This record gives sequence, C-alpha cells and structure tokens, in this order.
Amino acid sequence: MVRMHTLSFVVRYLRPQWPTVALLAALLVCSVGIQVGNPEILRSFIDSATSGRSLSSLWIMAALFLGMGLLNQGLTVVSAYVSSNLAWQTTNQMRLDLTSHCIHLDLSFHAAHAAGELIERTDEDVSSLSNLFSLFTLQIIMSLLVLICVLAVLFHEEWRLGLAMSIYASLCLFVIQSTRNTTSLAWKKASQAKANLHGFIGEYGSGVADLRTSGAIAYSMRLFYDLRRMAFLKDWSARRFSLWLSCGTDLLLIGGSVGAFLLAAALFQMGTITLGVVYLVVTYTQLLSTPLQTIMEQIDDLRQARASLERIQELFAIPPTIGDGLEHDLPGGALSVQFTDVSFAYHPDVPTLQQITLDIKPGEILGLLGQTGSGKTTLARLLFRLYEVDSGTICVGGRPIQTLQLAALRQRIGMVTQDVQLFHASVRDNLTFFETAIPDEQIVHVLSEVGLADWYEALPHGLDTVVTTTTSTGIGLSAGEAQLLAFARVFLQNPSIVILDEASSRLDPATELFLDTAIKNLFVGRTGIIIAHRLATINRADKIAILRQGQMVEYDRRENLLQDPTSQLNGLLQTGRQEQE
Ligand SMILES: Nc1ncnc2c1ncn2[C@@H]1O[C@H](COP(=O)(O)OP(=O)(O)OP(=O)(O)O)[C@@H](O)[C@H]1O
Repeated sequence: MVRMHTLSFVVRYLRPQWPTVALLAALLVCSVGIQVGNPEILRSFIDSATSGRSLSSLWIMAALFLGMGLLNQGLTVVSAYVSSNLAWQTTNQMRLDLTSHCIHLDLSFHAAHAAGELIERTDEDVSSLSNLFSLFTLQIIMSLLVLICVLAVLFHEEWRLGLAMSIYASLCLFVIQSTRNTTSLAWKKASQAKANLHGFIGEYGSGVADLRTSGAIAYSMRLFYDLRRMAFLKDWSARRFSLWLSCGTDLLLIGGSVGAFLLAAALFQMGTITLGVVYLVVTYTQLLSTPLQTIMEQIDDLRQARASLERIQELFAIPPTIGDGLEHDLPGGALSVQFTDVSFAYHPDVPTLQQITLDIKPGEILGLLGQTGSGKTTLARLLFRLYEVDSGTICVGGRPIQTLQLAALRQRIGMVTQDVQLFHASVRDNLTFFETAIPDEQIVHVLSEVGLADWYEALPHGLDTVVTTTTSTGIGLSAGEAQLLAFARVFLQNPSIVILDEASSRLDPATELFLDTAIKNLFVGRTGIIIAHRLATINRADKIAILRQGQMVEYDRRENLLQDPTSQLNGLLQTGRQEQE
C-alpha cells in the first residue's frame, strides 16, 4: 500500500516529463540489447574459428563486435545526460511544490520545526531523490533488464545453466529485498538526526548576538556537541549495517561465479556445450554479477532516497488546518471588524482568549490594552486567520472570515509589529514585497512621509540598494529604521484595516512625534487596531478594550471610559501619571 503510494508519487513527477522518460527507455533498451547481444557475436566468432570458417566472415564478426562496443559507449554517455536532465527537472518541480506547501502550513507547524530542519527537508532530501530519478532509471532498471535477458539467453543455450543462474539470481534478490526495510529505517534515523543538527545550527546562526551577550555559548556548544554526536552515531550505525550487507553480497557473488564456472566446465567435458558457449557462460556470469552488484551497491542510495521520499511524503501529508474560503469581493474602503464570543487556545488546556466580543465600525480605531501575555497579539493573529478560532465568529466587512479567500482577506489587512522581517533583497523589493506594479515615485513619496527621506537620499544605489545584515555588501538598518520601513510597507499596501502592534516601541521620541502625523494619515479612511502598553499611544482610539489573562475586562467608547471614574482605563491613567511624577 505504502509502496504503491510511493510509486504513484514518483510517477506524478515523472509524468510531465514523459518524452524524456520515453527517450531514456529507448536508449536503455538499445543498450541492454547490445550488452546481451555482443557476447553472442563473440561466441559465433569462437565457434566459427574452431570449426574452420572463412577468414572474411571472422573479420566481419570482429568488426561488428567492435562497432557494437563503440555504439554502447555512445549510448551510455547520452543516457547519463538524459537521465541527469530528467532528475533535475523532476526534483526542481518537487522542491518548488514542497517549499510552497511549507509556506502555506500553519504557524503552529513552523513553531514546531526549526528553519534548518525545513531546509534539510526541502533541499537535501530532494537532492538525494535526484539519485532516485537518474540512478534508479539508468542503473537499476538497466541492470534488471540485463539480468532478465541474460537468463533468457542462458535458458535458450542450455536449460540447466539457465535454471542454476535463475536460482542464484533469485537468492541474491531475496537477500536484497529482505534487508531493505531495516536499512531504510537506519538511514531515516540518520537523516532525522542530521536535520535536528541543521535546525540547531540555523537557530544558532540567527541568534549568535544574543548567545554572546547572554553568555550562553558554553551551553549551546554542549548542545551542538550532543546533536553532532547523535548525527554521527546514527550515520555510523546506518553505514556499518550497509558495510556488513555489502560484504555478505560480495561473498554471494563470488560463490555464484565459481558455481557457474564449474557447471560450464562439467557440461563442456560431457560434450553438451561448445567452447563458444563456455565463453558465453563465463561472459554472462560476469555480466550477471555486474547488475547484481550494481543493484546491491545502489540499493543503499536507493534506501537513502526511499527514506528521503518517505519524509517528503510525510511533509506533503501534513495539511494546513486553515482552509481557504471562496468569497473575495469584500466592500471597498474601510471595513468593519466584529468578534463574537471568540475563544482560542494554543494548547487545549490553556485558554488564551475567552469569549471576546468586539464591534469596530468601518473607520473606527480600537485601542487594545493589557498586560504582557494577555492575548493582544493573538487577537490580531486570529483576524489574519493565522490560527483558527476554537469557537465564536470573526467577521470582516460583515462576512465571516472563514468564507473569505485567505489572500483576499490578508491583502486588506496591514500590520506593523515590533519584529520587522527584512529580506536580503533591494530596498524596493523589501517595501513592495516583490510587487512590480508599484511605481518608484510612490515608494519615494511614502519613504519621505514616514520620515526616511534623508535615509533614502543617503542610499548608495537608491531603491536598488540591497538590504543586508552586514554593511560590506549593502546597507544595514537599525531596529527603528526597520520599523519605519514596516510603516512604509503598510502605506504602499494600502489596506482597509491597519493593526499597529507596539509599532513605535523602537523609535526615539523625536521620530515617534514625526511619525505621529504619518500614522494619523494612515488611519484616514481605514479601520484601525492599536495594540499598546503605553497609554499615550491610544490617544486617537475611538474605543478601548482591556484584556487580562485572555478575558476582556473592559470595553467601551474611550470618552465613556474617561468619564467613568471607576473605569479600569482611568485607573491605568492614574497609575501612569503617578509613575511620571
Ligand atoms: N505561538 C504560540 N504558541 C503557544 N503559545 C503562545 C504562542 N504565542 C503566544 N502564546 C501564549 O499566548 C499568550 C498570549 O500571548 P500574546 O502574544 O497574544 O500576548 P500579548 O498580550 O500580545 O503579549 P505582549 O504584550 O507581551 O506582546 C501568552 O501566554 C503566550 O505565552
């Protein structure tokens, strides 16, 4: 069942390449025909020479033998080229599909899998599959074809020889098959250990500054050592198993050759076969041992490929739990946002948000307050449908978000957070997210609107300047500049709902003041949610919601809460004033 599934998976990627597969099959059939047919020419040559046939016919046979040998070499080269090409085409498509699949998987999946581990899956595993597509098609199939043809010819020449060699070949194939699953499992474990190591290295690389400053280098080196050791042990165990297997199969091959020679010698002495057939048996036994040896040697690669294939299929089998909706025609302009009795938990037994009900009319701004960990960011994530609510409904523009196409929904919401993700790409691409339709003039205008005019003027290659973490190859950015770029992104995206999550936390007071006007412009004609710790940030909010441990403890219009001396907002303002004093 699993094997059929695996086969159909491989066939799915080979099907679009059918002309190349057909060409390769034709080349292989020709090559096998020559390999099996050529010894027959030499057998005729020997038998003709011993029976005193004319020299001219011997010359013709010798020339034919030589010509066939050369042709076979040519076919081998062309087959190698075609099969490598096939391997590249198929694995590149698989890489694309796998990367796209991973990007669409839930955030909970990405939280559970380190970036390095995913690189191992989408690149290294797929690379080892290129062996499957090229090596398997070229060597294994050809070897099996040679095996079948040789046995058929041997049966034709002398049935006892054919029978003996068939039993021997079956024994070899049985040994290969019976050890297959065990070695495949060993290679799978080895690869998982390597993926864990790569995952750790990925995390270490991105957090090197924090590791240094927090003095956690010794701890991480210890972890690295443990993971490295585990990767080595698993790899070594898989290799040791393969080595034992290879020694066993070598012995099996030598035994088979000796048996074939003895049988051919006995049949020749009995006068059952000619000298030419003895030559044929000797050549075919060697010819037979080559494909068997190839199958056994390559089976290791195939086992690795099979283990990779299994992991790739496992990854493909993980479905995104957030299904796409069908509707995409949301009303234009500012959109309303409604949360009705929304509850959500990252872990089933720890509720993160409980029965949240909010109603933000188009163009209104909600200020969201609450202690650290009270669930403010989670609320924004639910609006984006990065996670699915456990109960309740969220509506945008009057439509439940589950019914909307994810792309249509997310395109209408812009968000600026404390953690700005920048790409190793040009300033333009970082701002437009690779959207080429946005004109440069508009980008420059937005940059000046968010206070980055001087910064833009100083760029060595204007919008083509590459953003990087090192200044040797491009420009580096301070956390505050990165946050301003994030504001510019939202301006360019022109969304209907804007969420600011502690968005100005990394800016100095002067820049924040400058940006204040920009933010005011940003909210014109848009619905807004401002998530903030500092009370000053929510001055422009129409409504205020206060969260505590996932529950909404206060929600009303701002002026109502300000007028109520018992409101939590007033309490917070009072505490804030006392702290300032
Ligand atoms: N990806 C996640 N997986 C599991 N738990 C999470 C995840 N993200 C947040 N949490 C938990 O959910 C709770 C709410 O987190 P959230 O980030 O929404 O709080 P917040 O109010 O935005 O906090 P802050 O003000 O510090 O940004 C916290 O207890 C947090 O530990």
